Amino acid sequence: MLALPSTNSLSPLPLLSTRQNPNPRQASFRAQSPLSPSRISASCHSHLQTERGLEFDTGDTFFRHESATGRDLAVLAASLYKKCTGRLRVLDAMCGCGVRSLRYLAEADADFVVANDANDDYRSLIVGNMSSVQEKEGRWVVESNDANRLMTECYLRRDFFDLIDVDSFGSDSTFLRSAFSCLKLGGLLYLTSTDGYSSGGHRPHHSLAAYGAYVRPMPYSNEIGLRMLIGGAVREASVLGYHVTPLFSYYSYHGPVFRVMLQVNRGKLPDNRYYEFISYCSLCGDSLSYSWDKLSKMRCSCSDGKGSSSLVVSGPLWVGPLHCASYITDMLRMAEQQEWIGNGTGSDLQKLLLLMLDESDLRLPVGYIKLDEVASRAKINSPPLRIMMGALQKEGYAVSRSHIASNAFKTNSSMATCIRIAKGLQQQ
Ligand SMILES: C[S@@+](CC[C@H](N)C(=O)[O-])C[C@H]1O[C@@H](n2cnc3c(N)ncnc32)[C@H](O)[C@@H]1O
Repeated sequence: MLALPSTNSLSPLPLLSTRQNPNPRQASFRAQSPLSPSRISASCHSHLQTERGLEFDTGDTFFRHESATGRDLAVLAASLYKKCTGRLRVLDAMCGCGVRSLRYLAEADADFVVANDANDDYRSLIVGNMSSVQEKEGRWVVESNDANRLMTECYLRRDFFDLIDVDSFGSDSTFLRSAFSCLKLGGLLYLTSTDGYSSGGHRPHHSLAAYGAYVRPMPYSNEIGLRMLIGGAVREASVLGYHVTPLFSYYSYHGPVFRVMLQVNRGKLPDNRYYEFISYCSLCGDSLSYSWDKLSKMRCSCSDGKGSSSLVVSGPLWVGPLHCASYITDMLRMAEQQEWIGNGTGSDLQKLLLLMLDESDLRLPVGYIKLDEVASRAKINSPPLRIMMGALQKEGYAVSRSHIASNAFKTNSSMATCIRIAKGLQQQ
């Protein structure tokens, strides 16, 4: 079940301490977004789309049909939140054509939605799309503002939200501080990043600046991308005296796109072990996580204490669970209630949620192992994934597929064990 926000859940997450004067003149706004309004072209063509039975026009806005799954997941999480708390005020900070706003209103039964996009030319298109939900008239408003400015202004007039959706191009990091400032305690923050270069370890100084993590190339870099996104939010939240809990994390190769739904609460991170460094040993293929105080002792056991030159290290990153198992279970139930799954066809959404549930096994460590890596280290052909996983399970190891890579699995066994098992399967 969704962890119900505490009794003071209606209290806001203050950006400034009470002793500070929230003077608008002191508030600093980001001068230019990566796509400032002046650089975005006007919307003038009609492109009708349908998603989950809702019709809307995407005009010339940036719209990806492939992001429908990310929107489904967000609507399910929002519906659950509404069911548990009885309220749902949403700020769709970068709404494009407004499809998410529309869906939060129509499918998650939001009480109120602010649909914002910096491009003023999209306004009439968004209004047209939102107007299709007749009975919800008066429960939404369209804004054409820079997201940081809007969220800071909301904070200043004490206008707080249960869910803030930040669907930015590139990195989300410049919007985090202002998003936290106008989110209710216990509220949800849905973050998106398309920063594949950083998660791939191709620009560690950029990832350090944007997410506070020095990220290097690792075999499971797409999972690192999710952990980097959560880690960045952990860091920013802790500056303000809050912590985040991932409810689900979703990687999609269309983009690629990294999405995380975080629940934000007051206080320190309950478990410091979840914000650490990750090492990958190119010699033996094993990964480990290290706390800050163990950094000087970092070395892989395979190197016989000869040093750490075979280690690639990234961090600090979120090394805790990517999903909350009970939340995913409730999302599955909610999807059944919405009749999106459960008609016996085994929809992609159902498969994804079930995979996420498997990945939530707390025994599973960071990262995934690609079958190709096992095969190349063992100098054999790749064994079938299902057989390999079954063999690991038989030996008592935790194992699951990864929703991120179809030819990979997550396990708490060592690479050496995987190689031994794969070789054994080859001989059968
Ligand atoms: C990835 S698209 C949003 C897509 C939309 N959420 C969807 O699901 O279809 C990003 C949007 O952010 C808008 N944008 C870019 N910078 C912005 C800013 N600083 N403030 C508000 N909107 C911004 C762009 O105009 C663009 O429509």
